[in-house]
Amino acid sequence: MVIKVAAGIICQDDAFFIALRKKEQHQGGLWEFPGGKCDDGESPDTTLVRELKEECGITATEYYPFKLISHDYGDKQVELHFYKVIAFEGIAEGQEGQETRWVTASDLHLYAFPEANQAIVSALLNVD
Ligand SMILES: Nc1nc2c([nH]c(=O)n2[C@@H]2O[C@H](COP(=O)(O)OP(=O)(O)OP(=O)(O)O)[C@@H](O)[C@H]2O)c(=O)[nH]1
Ligand SMILES: [Mg+2]
Repeated sequence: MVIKVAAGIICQDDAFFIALRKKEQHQGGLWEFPGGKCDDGESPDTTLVRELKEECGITATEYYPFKLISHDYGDKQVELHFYKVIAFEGIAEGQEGQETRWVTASDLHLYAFPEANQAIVSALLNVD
């Protein structure tokens, strides 16, 4: 079964907001763009807004689909709907005790991301 996920590339000034996945999570110990699984029948847009509120405490107000990535981790197959979030209300802060950072595109390579994110990291380096 393919797990549908929505994740937000939250942009502010020249930086992106990333969070460290907890050890016990799938792909734990790696950095991520905050987000999570779509509930049954939930659209990725709705999931995005809900998850960013739950995990980062912000209300996304302007966002658009950036890339759709399907990836097979062997233990899990995911369909990742990555969005760029270009406006939001509130201050982005980890709501679940997770470590977070604002990182510029050129510094993203210093952080280890899940395999499915490599195409995103490359794209962010080539796009302003
Ligand atoms: N949020 C997020 N998930 C990602 C990214 N890249 C990636 O492969 N994933 C995978 O997508 C899946 C969804 O993630 P999640 O663990 O955030 O889901 P969730 O917030 O609903 O978590 P929960 O199951 O603890 O309630 C995981 O299998 C995770 O490994 C990413 O950049 N952000
Ligand atoms: Mg999550």
